[in-house]
Parts: sequence; C-alpha cells; structure tokens
Amino acid sequence: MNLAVIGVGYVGLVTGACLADVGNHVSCMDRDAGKIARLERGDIPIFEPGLDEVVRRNATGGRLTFTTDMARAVCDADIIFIAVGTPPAEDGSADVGRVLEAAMEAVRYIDRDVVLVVKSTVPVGTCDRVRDAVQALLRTMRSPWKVTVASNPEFLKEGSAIDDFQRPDRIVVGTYDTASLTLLRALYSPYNRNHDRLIAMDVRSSEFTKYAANAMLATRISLMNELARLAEKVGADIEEVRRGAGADPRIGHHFLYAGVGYGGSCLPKDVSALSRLAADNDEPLDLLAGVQRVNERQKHLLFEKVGKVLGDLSGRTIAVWGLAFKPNTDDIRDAPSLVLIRELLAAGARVRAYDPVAAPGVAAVIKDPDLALVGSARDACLGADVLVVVTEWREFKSPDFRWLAKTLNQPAIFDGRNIYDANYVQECGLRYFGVGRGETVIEAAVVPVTA
Ligand SMILES: NC(=O)C1=CN([C@@H]2O[C@H](COP(=O)(O)OP(=O)(O)OC[C@H]3O[C@@H](n4cnc5c(N)ncnc54)[C@H](O)[C@@H]3O)[C@@H](O)[C@H]2O)C=CC1
Ligand SMILES: O=C(O)[C@H]1O[C@H](OP(=O)(O)OP(=O)(O)OC[C@H]2O[C@@H](n3ccc(=O)[nH]c3=O)[C@H](O)[C@@H]2O)[C@H](O)[C@@H](O)[C@@H]1O
Repeated sequence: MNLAVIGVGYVGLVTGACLADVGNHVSCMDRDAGKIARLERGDIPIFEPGLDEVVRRNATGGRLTFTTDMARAVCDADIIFIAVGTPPAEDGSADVGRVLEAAMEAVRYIDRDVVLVVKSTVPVGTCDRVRDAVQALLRTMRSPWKVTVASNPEFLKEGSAIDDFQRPDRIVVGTYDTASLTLLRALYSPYNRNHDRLIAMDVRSSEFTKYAANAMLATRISLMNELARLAEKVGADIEEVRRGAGADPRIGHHFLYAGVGYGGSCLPKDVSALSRLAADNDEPLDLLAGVQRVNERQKHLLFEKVGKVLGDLSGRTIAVWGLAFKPNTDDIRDAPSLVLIRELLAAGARVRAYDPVAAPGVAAVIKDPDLALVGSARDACLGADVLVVVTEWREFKSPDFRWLAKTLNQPAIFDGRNIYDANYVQECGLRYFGVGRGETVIEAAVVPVTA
C-alpha cells in the first residue's frame, strides 16, 4: 500500500519504518526541516535500538522517503497516519492542535479517497472533531475525494519500540465504517497472521482504551512506590514483596518495580489528560489524582535520601548514573533525573553525571557550571562523595563495587531502581540505600559523615 506518516518522532518514525519493512511504500513528513535533512542523510535523530537498521534498509530499498512537503507526502497515499505530538496544555489536557492542523493540511493535498488514521494519543472526541473539520474543508474545497477518519492508538514502549510494533500484544482500531476497518485489517495482516491481535471497536472506545492502559500502568507504579515507602518504615523489602505479590497471575510480575517515579513523554501527560477529561465531564477520577501526587513526591525521593545521609549538600559532589527516563532511550522528557539534578544543584552540590546516550539532551536543558556530563560511569565517580543510580542501564548492573568503595569519598550507593544486592554491596564496603528496602538496612547503614 501507499502510506503517508505525518510527524516523524518516536512513534511516526517507528511506524513508518516498520510498515515499509513489510513492503509498503511510506512517505514520512515532518515540519522540522532539520530532522528531515538528517533522515535523508541516513542519520537517525533519536536513539532507539534497531531503528537505524530498519530505516536504512527501507530507505535504500526505496520504500521509505522523507519530506517536509505535505503535498509530496500525501500524493498517492491510501492511508495517512497522524503521529504528531499531543503535549500537555496549561490546564493538563492534551493539546490536540497539531493533530487538527496536520489533518487539515494533509487533506488539502489528497488525490484519492483516503483513510486518515489518528495514531497520536488523543482525548475521547478528538477523532469526531477531526472528522467534522475535515468534512467541512472538503466541502469548502469542493473536493471529489472522500476521507474516512479512524483511530489507531499506539502502545509501543521506547527502548523496545521496533519489537513492540512488529510483535504487538494488540492492535486497537476504532472506525466509523467497515470499509476502513477492512483496509486497516489488511494493512496490519503481517502482524496478525498466527493470532488475531486486532481489536476492532468504535472510535471513542479506541481513544479511551489508550488512556485507560496508560492510567492502569501508572497506577501500578504509584501503588508500588507508595507501598515501598511503607515497606521501608516497617522493615520490609519491597523487592521480596514484589516477587511474592507478582507471583499471583492476576497481578503478574511486569511493571511492578518501585523506583524514582514514572517519567517519559507519555505516562505523566496521559494521566494528566485523562484526569482533565474526567473533570471536564464531572466525573473526577479520585484514584488518578493520588497516582499523580505519589509520582510527583517519588521524584524527590533520592534527593531526600542523599540529604538525610550527607546532611548539608553544599560543596558535596554527587555522581549520577543514568539520565534518560528509562534505559535504551535518549528521551529525557519528564525524566526523574532532571528533578534530582536540579535539586542537588540548588542545594549547592556539584553533579558528575553519565548516561550512555542522553547527556546531550540534558546539556540542552540544564546549563550549570556545577553539572559535569562525563563520558563514562567510572569518570562520574572520580572525586564524588556518593553515587546515585537513577536509570537502570544494563552497563550499570554489575559495577566493580570494591573500586567504587575505594573511589567514593563517602562510599555509598543510592540505588533508585533496586538493581543491586544490598548485602553484597555492603560486603564490598559501601553503604546501600535502595527504594523500599527496609528501615533496618538503612538504619544500620547510616553513619555520621564528616566533612
Ligand atoms: N513516544 C512514545 O513512546 C509514544 C507516543 N505516543 C503518542 O504518539 C504521539 C507522538 O509522540 P512522539 O512520537 O513521542 O512525539 P515526538 O515529539 O517525538 O514527535 C512528534 C513529531 O511531530 C512533528 N510535528 C508536530 N506538528 C506537526 C505538523 N503540524 N506537521 C508535521 N509534523 C509535525 C514534530 O516536529 C515531531 O517531529 C503523541 O500523541 C504520543 O502521546 C503513543 C505511544 C508511544
Ligand atoms: O503511550 C506511550 O507513549 C507509552 O507509554 C509507556 O511507555 P514508555 O513511556 O516508553 O515507557 P515505560 O516502559 O512504560 O516506562 C515509563 C516509566 O515508568 C517507569 N517504570 C516502569 C515500570 C516499572 O515497573 N516501574 C517504573 O518505575 C520507567 O522507569 C519510566 O520512567 C507505555 O508502557 C507504553 O505502552 C505506551 O505506548
């Protein structure tokens, strides 16, 4: 099929590249000329494992092209995907302005009947708005073409986006008519062969499903983070609790990790947008308000812990491992690391931070002479008092603890992701502070620090 993808970000680029990889011809359009120029040179603007290979293969094969020109992008297209951003507006709702704008601009240039698929995450009712606006435009233009709108939210995760797209748990499609459902079913058939993963529904339910899923995920994390705080107080280890509770198949082991709060471009903004939608419809979601509150508080946890142990942070040097909001991405949108670093700097500390890929993003948003973004995990620890682990990149999982014990001035690790064995770390000569891992461990480990 001939496809156009409008908005070439984490979702648009993965969608375009993967759909080209199964034989479609995909034209990817973005209004960011710098991004398109890089893509045309074969330079992938985001870090996403495996993406560069799929993009190169399909660009070389002539199935994947990039442009800033909407007319070029949509000519010949049977299906147009809208994958532009839907960032939070001031009141917490999702700003769907770019979606409407992109849809209207695309429709101006169509040269056949098309299905216009909204892939961006949008509040319930947005596809109705897009449909109405587009129909009005077609009437004004006296266009001979028919545009059918459909909803097809994306569930991929950054860091495993290619695999998630190619082997989806489910493909949710919301349509107003059977013809567009038939077309989308055909488009997704390569991912749907052995097991029917396509879940067809009405458009509003499809839009809602995306928010419900992210709200559910955020709720699990906030509940675990809240339980972790209590576990610490009552002398339990949240890691043991996670293993025990998660063994119940109704609960499951996935997405049950206590940590430094959820970040990224989606869970925070989608929970906030859903809360806004609920309030606007006089059905406030009390539970989600708590989920958000817990998450905001959790982002301060590491700073509080470091302060509790070191006391006055002024003049201290803190090593930070991990800046991206999660491993295997360079995305720092709403990353807990930013909250921690800003708090440390405000308290007068110096920060030496390392991330395998996300440092340039942080350098662009925090410009402070007391923040050094260094080239390796070891380098971050040189001259540092303590080490704080914020993102669980694989390369941080098994460090040389004895080297750390010798190198850090006040040998202590604050493990924001509970990736280390507390006993072993302590045996190696470091104090250990995890998340929700027992007040007894913490109490025993805390020793006064001399300046
Ligand atoms: N990042 C993720 O993992 C996921 C994101 N989503 C949703 O997908 C949507 C896109 O998210 P991302 O890919 O992360 O965003 P992004 O910010 O990485 O990319 C959006 C792209 O759209 C372009 N754009 C904006 N307005 C445009 C317009 N009028 N015409 C042409 N291009 C335009 C921007 O220049 C940018 O390159 C959002 O609604 C998000 O909630 C859904 C699932 C996963
Ligand atoms: O709508 C979206 O954009 C996407 O949002 C999330 O994907 P993503 O933000 O890429 O990353 P996640 O793996 O969900 O992690 C989100 C945050 O939660 C944190 N997290 C995750 C899992 C966990 O057990 N504990 C925990 O603290 C991560 O560290 C990270 O900060 C969802 O998982 C995707 O299904 C969805 O498509």
